[in-house]
Amino acid sequence: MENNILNKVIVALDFSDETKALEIVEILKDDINIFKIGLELFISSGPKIIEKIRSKNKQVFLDLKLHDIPNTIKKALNALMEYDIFMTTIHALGGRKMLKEARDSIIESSERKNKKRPLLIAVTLLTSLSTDDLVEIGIKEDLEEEVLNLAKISKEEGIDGIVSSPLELPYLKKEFKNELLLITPGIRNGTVHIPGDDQRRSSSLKKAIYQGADYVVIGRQITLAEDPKKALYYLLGQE
Ligand SMILES: O=C(O)c1cc(=O)[nH]c(=O)n1[C@@H]1O[C@H](COP(=O)(O)O)[C@@H](O)[C@H]1O
Repeated sequence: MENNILNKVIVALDFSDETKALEIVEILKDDINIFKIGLELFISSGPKIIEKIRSKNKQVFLDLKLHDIPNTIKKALNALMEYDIFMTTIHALGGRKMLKEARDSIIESSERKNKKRPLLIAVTLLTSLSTDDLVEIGIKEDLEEEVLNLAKISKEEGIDGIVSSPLELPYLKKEFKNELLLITPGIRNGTVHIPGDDQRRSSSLKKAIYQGADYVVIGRQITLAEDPKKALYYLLGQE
């Protein structure tokens, strides 16, 4: 059971110091298979960090959350196919045409380069946004409706999966069954103090798994802990 859950855990290496990031990979390498490189680490270390993590026989989720006009996204994803990554992200709010270009670009380049393509994942509404934040930026739709709508457009355009908060899992699972991979960050248990915590729509690891997450992304609850392995196993044991 524990192993089944561990296979679904992605650890976010949100550091500007690559030594620190690689230290976490080393500590957790027997437990975790996928590590996430986000904007902070990618901008600080550059693409070479991908191979450094892959050389430890680990898979990379390159989370750049691309959001731009369709042509720019197409070219960026074509360039991204140079890297050997397991999964990458774009924003669903970029709209249908952008999602389509993203998907077409990644498939075309993988065929042209005869190379396995990464899973293409669309972020719906960031887990740091509360209902009030969403209303302020003009998303007046019911949050549930909005996430479902973004997920539906993503699926129609052939996107492999979506990122949402764990709170949205029950209705996403009901609607999409196994047709979309469901990925949820925003995992919290309150044991590690996170200064100025910015997550607003969160839940525990087990709850997210029971409610149908295919993958969960966990960062600071583990990476800021004095003993990251202990923190991971604590999360695994908690309801
Ligand atoms: O795409 C993501 O991974 C993502 C989407 C989202 O809506 N919210 C979110 O927190 N994330 C990422 O998930 C990780 C969460 O980190 P912690 O809040 O430290 O657990 C960060 O690396 C975020 O960039």
